Amino acid sequence: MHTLQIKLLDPRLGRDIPLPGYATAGSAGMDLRAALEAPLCIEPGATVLIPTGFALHIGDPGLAAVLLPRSGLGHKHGIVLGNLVGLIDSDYQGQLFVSVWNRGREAFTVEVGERIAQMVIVPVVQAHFEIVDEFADSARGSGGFGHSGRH
Ligand SMILES: O=c1ccn([C@H]2C[C@H](O)[C@@H](COP(=O)(O)OP(=O)(O)OP(=O)(O)O)O2)c(=O)[nH]1
Repeated sequence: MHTLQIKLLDPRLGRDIPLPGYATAGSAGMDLRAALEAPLCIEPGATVLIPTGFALHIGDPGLAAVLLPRSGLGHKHGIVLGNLVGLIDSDYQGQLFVSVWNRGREAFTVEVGERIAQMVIVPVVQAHFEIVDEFADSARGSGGFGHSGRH
């Protein structure tokens, strides 16, 4: 279990609006809640930026956070993320925002404190490029997009 530093920017966090956390011991994602002043109606096709009320500094370049939709909201109501997936860099220190897109056909109202997305902490490997003329192992070759015989 890693410890990450957060700053509470909205005084309601940890009181009226629970802090992000894992719903069960086996949950991969922490639910993120909407730190809205009032319920917000998202019209079909619209995208809104919703504050979470806290800033996160991951710090360790070997980690990142990925924001994903909640399955139920996405499947039943068409509420997904405007950027499809949010990526939080380890050196980001600002407030976390969730871009929420109503891809459904009906308006959807986000309530104050509602769980709108989930955040997964993931390991990251950084790489740099070495420019070569030939790859050391050229066994597979450059065929792609269906060249392995399965379409
Ligand atoms: O759903 C998201 C995605 C990103 N971020 C924050 C954290 C991330 O580290 C920063 C920059 O995100 P990204 O690199 O994806 O944005 P960009 O469009 O490439 O812009 P820039 O890096 O120039 O800010 O914005 C969020 O709060 N929510």
